[in-house]
Amino acid sequence: MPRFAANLSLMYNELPFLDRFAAAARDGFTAVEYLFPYAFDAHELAARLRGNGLQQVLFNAPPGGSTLADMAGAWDKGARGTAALPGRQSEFMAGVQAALRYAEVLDCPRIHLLSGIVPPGVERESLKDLCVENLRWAGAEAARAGREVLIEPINLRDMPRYFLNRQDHAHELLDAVQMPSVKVQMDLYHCQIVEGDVATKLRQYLPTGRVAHLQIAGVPERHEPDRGELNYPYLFDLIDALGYSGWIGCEYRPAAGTSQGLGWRDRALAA
Ligand SMILES: O=C(O)C(=O)CO
Repeated sequence: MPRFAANLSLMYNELPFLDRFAAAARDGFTAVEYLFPYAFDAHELAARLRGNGLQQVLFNAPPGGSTLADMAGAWDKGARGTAALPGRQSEFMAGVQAALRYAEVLDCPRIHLLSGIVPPGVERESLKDLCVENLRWAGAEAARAGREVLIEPINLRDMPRYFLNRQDHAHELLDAVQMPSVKVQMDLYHCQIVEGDVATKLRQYLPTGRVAHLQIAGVPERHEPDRGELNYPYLFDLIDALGYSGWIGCEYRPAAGTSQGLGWRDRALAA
């Protein structure tokens, strides 16, 4: 049976952020993920989780910035991570440390590390060694704190020139890093846009034990999973058959109201 986590950055956008916890719980979710906690006090967020019987299963390290205020505002200014970016290592480290402090208070087991936009004139290949070095450092910090850090292939239509786009590239990085605390976040929406053949990719990568989190959305509009070109009921059966027991983050933009669009989930849980 799939375990679905509400993504509070994309879902429940009709409500102020702090009210989305209660809305997700009312709709029957027991777990949440969201992009960034840094604009809020960690204890306030922990109280929202506790008060609504929710667990936090994922959030992102800051996409950039050296102070908490900069980290909180960096995404809206276009920052998309620093794990693979030259000259940004101290910012990367400060971000991982801030994320681990939030993870402690939120009791969150995993953190997504965004790798960044390849600078103009730079070849993607030339950034791999730096990314591996940064992931090894972050993996050691995460392991000390009892957490995992994840990398996620993201499609170039949504994030032009983003460093990491393909599942095989993510697994090549993990081959080089060789640390159990560094894993992959596999978003089937991005995977379909970049690579297709999603069922084959699930069969290839879920048995490796390196995929620590899945995410879903309809393709191409990133609406509910029952809209668009992917056959999610088939994929949910396959994910179950492959023995995946982790969370599936619902990282989609509801087409017409979050609660009204949850029929796909209710059908999946009843199947
Ligand atoms: O855009 C996405 O899919 C993300 O998860 C960004 O963190």
